[in-house]
Amino acid sequence: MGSELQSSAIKAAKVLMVGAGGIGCELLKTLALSGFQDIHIIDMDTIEVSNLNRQFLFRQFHVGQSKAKVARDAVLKFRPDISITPYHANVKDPDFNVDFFKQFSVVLNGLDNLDARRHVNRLCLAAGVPLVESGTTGFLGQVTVHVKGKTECYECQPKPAPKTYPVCTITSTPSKFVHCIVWAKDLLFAKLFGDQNQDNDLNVHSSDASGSSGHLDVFERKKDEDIQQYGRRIYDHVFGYNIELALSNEDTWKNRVRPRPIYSKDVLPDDQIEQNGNVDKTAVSADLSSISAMASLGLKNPQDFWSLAENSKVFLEALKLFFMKREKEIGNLVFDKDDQLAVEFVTAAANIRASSFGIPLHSLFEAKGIAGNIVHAVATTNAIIAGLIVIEAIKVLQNDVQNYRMTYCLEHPSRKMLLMPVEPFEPNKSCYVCSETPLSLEINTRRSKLRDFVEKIVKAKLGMNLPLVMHGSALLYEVGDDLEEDMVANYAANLEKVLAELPSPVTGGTILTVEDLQQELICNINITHREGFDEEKEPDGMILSGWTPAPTPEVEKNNGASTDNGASSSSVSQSVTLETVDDDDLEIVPAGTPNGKKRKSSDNATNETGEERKQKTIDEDGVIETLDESDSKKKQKVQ
Ligand SMILES: Nc1ncnc2c1ncn2[C@@H]1O[C@H](COP(=O)(O)OP(=O)(O)OP(=O)(O)O)[C@@H](O)[C@H]1O
Ligand SMILES: [Zn+2]
Repeated sequence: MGSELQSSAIKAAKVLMVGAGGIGCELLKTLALSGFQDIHIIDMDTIEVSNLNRQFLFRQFHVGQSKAKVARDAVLKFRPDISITPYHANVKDPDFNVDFFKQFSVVLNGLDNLDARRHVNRLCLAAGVPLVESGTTGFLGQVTVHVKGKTECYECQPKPAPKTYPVCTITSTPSKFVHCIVWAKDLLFAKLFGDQNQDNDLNVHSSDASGSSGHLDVFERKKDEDIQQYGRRIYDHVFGYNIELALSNEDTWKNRVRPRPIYSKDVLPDDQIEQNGNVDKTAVSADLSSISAMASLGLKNPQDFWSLAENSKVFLEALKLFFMKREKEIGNLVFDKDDQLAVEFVTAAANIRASSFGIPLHSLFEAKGIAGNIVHAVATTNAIIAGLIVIEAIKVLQNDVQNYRMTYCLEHPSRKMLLMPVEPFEPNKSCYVCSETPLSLEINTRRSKLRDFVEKIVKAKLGMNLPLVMHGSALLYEVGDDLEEDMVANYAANLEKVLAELPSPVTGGTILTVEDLQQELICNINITHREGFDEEKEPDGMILSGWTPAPTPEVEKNNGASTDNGASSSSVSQSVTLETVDDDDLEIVPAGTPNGKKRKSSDNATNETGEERKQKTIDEDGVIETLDESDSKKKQKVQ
């Protein structure tokens, strides 16, 4: 039990929790039981069945209701005397502005994505409110403290982009099951059921073989085409014809195993067509999630390995069910790991492709994990992390700077410790978020449009939500509800212009200022004109750099980057490992010290210098992997 001072700090505190999921439920309970009396919760989600195994404030009958509200009601049952204010909303909504954040003593994050984390970081910096940030992935997790001017901000270290693969590996030369999953999910599924206006690399590799359909898109279902025939046509096209086409390029296969074209008639002779499921066209299905190819084929166990024939049946059946039962959604579907039929289709398609390329097949359960980027959540890790968040929050409330700790929860930690506390770093002086360091951008100013710059740099890389772009005093782009019509038209026209042809031309040597009014973040970008970019390695056609140190080859090597993830699009993401999850292994490199001395662990930590900063990589769930540049050879494999 803490001192009186501590309990009065707790009682006086007004706390904002962002996220009421796995960590959030634990956190709210622990805050309430620790004596916190004024808690606000933002969560944009409603409760799903899959949350119930670990988000213990929720019950079956809550499914579909707001997480923030149900969490509040559940905790008020055992702590009716405290005040809990729920917001069923996105933390990025403009209502949650700097003034809103200013009312809180501390902000506690229990989020699951980088985008929202970065946004909250910026608002906390702008409002001058301390942030305790957290993340878990399976047995791993961490809690970090971010106090403006005292510790690094959440963005002082670069964050990796989600893992990407070279396009040609996915479209032509898969060598791992994950490549087949990416193909099935991001290309085939997107092509058949998603937005037709989106670029899709399948087009490039799918010129129509038959010639009979003229210039008709080969993936389109022809008018009155029988659904069975359509399914088989798609099957033969992607697993048969496209593979034959790829095989005709001899050079590709000089040093690779040649794939085998697969045609549906070879796997499923015609007489099996009728056995391929039995869809009752007239049945009214109230619940879309119950539409399942597995169910109609009598396949029960998601952990079973299906044969090529079974995968082929699931493929055809799932495709048929989409067209017969979910036709309205076709054209708008985005792969979702909680969409049973989508997972079945993607599993089957990935397995057929894997079979063609001699890659071992996987069960639906495994495929779903890979497709949804799922590491199964561990409730205990969430509970440990929530406890640590509260411990750090209490220190923050007491301004106990000396004792702030970043704490890492490791599965098989070195020296038999479960938790590894380390002293927080000082702010990175060249962080564009918490300092005023300008960034640099190499871009073809005569080819790239303002739209490319806004989408790929300002929104995607800098994470701005409501951006404004200025060249000197000339406003080139702005968003907002209160703009005059002619301004909106002007900005829309600017978006389509190449940089060098804007009303205030942007060329090599220009300094652009970008600002987010909601995040109160402003930064300058020095523009350098560059003619050519490598399409494979620099697909964005622009390279942003500035606040991250360039990677040393040794760091890259020792970070355990898999060899196939080099397709990052900027020096920012190239300077960190994209992700080190290689199928199922996760390599963790614990903090070491120069000369073998233990450094950042809290018991004998010394002050951090700029050169000694650790390289860290952080995945979407916020789990940080650490690596000392100076001692990158110590590593530990965590299974
Ligand atoms: N921008 C945001 N605004 C508000 N809440 C958010 C935002 N982004 C994420 N969240 C919330 O953060 C929580 C994260 O919880 P968690 O990691 O347990 O994910 P989950 O969606 O509940 O579970 P899972 O992804 O494992 O199915 C979710 O409840 C989600 O709604
Ligand atoms: Zn920073």
